Amino acid sequence: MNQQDSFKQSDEFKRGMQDIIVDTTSVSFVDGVNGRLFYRGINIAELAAHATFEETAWLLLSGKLPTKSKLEGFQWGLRNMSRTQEKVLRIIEEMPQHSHPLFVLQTGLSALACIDRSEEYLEEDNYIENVMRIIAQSPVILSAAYRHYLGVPLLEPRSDLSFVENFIYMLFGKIPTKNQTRCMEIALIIQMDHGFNSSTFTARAVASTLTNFYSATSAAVGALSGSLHGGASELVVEMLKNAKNSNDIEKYTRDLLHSGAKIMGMGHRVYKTIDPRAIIFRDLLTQLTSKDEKESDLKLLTRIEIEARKYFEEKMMPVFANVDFWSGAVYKKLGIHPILYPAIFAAARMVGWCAHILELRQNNKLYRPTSHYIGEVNIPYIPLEQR
Ligand SMILES: CC(=O)SCCNC(=O)CCNC(=O)[C@H](O)C(C)(C)COP(=O)(O)OP(=O)(O)OC[C@H]1O[C@@H](n2cnc3c(N)ncnc32)[C@H](O)[C@@H]1OP(=O)(O)O
Ligand SMILES: O=C([O-])CC(=O)C(=O)O
Repeated sequence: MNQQDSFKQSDEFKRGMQDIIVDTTSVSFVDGVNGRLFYRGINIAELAAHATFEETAWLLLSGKLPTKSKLEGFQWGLRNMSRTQEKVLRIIEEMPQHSHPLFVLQTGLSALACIDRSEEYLEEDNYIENVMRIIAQSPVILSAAYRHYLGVPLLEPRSDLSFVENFIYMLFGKIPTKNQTRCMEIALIIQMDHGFNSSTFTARAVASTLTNFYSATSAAVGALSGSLHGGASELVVEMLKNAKNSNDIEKYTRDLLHSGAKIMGMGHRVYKTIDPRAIIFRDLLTQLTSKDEKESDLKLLTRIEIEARKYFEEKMMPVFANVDFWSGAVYKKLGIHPILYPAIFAAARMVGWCAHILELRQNNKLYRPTSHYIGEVNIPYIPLEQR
């Protein structure tokens, strides 16, 4: 009997780790049945309505909303740590012009790991400093990557702007309006954390070896970049363009589904109802869309969603819009280039990754699952000349 037969007879396993509990967490809770998301117990709808980026980040990192003095200290720390790193900028400038900002971010984080003195990572007291540096440097690297992509000069952050204002300023070279800032702030808040999603699991798995925070977060950025995860929003806008060109949105949607392709921005491992972040993004898009706009993205995406839901209902499949379905259309309204959609996601999720690494550091256990070996054993080595 080979290993495959013995496994078929006796064992069970879950591909893609579906429904497997690998650890505990109190960072965030994804309620997939009722379509709710909580950060440290607070519903994200409340945070999106009232909180700032810095307040929400502190909540996730420390477990509690900050007092006024804690908040001011954190804002000061983030500003202080956002100063551009000449060596990192030089590396970015040497990269091919069309490099994707997410891959540049991975490189930038690795570069920071080399630039910072390695002993500092392992000092207990420096964890929060490490984390602030990573969160502060990410938008700086992403904006530098974007401006390099455009072939325009890179910009330094300004000390008189908030985290979100600075991010927009460094990308576009203009101080944003209050409305633009608040839209971006809400987008960043609602994408900060999401249970044990693939990139967070990656961050925790890598951090569990006790490597530094830069290695764990750069690995997480890699996981986020895939089309089944953070890369979907960019593809939704592509799908929307093709749907528009087809002149029949409903037929386009049906044909896509019948061909076996996936509708980007729909479906979720945990939510078996609409993703609460999709509702917030749709509301933002509604606010940004004029009622007189004829073929608005809001209207077209709604038609795709309705047609796709008809299909999924017929098949009794719980596939609904996820966070990526509406986010791209919101960014498009703000004049943001599609290549930046997953980059914005990464800048937000950096907070969640760091919160999870900090949590794991409190009670670390090496992540090392096992697998069912389905190959053979004891195959003799055949010398090259006899093969
Ligand atoms: C920030 C985020 O990461 S949110 C997710 C972003 N990704 C996307 O939007 C990409 C499109 N969606 C998907 O590919 C999936 O829904 C995922 C990857 C998000 C979830 O994947 P899983 O939990 O592994 O579910 P899986 O892909 O097996 O889907 C279950 C069934 O629903 C179908 N399905 C799921 N999503 C979709 C979709 N968007 N379009 C069409 N069919 C879908 C699958 O084909 C599968 O059908 P089958 O059982 O007949 O084979
Ligand atoms: O939880 C997931 O699997 C994916 C997701 O929505 C996220 O990471 O925000």
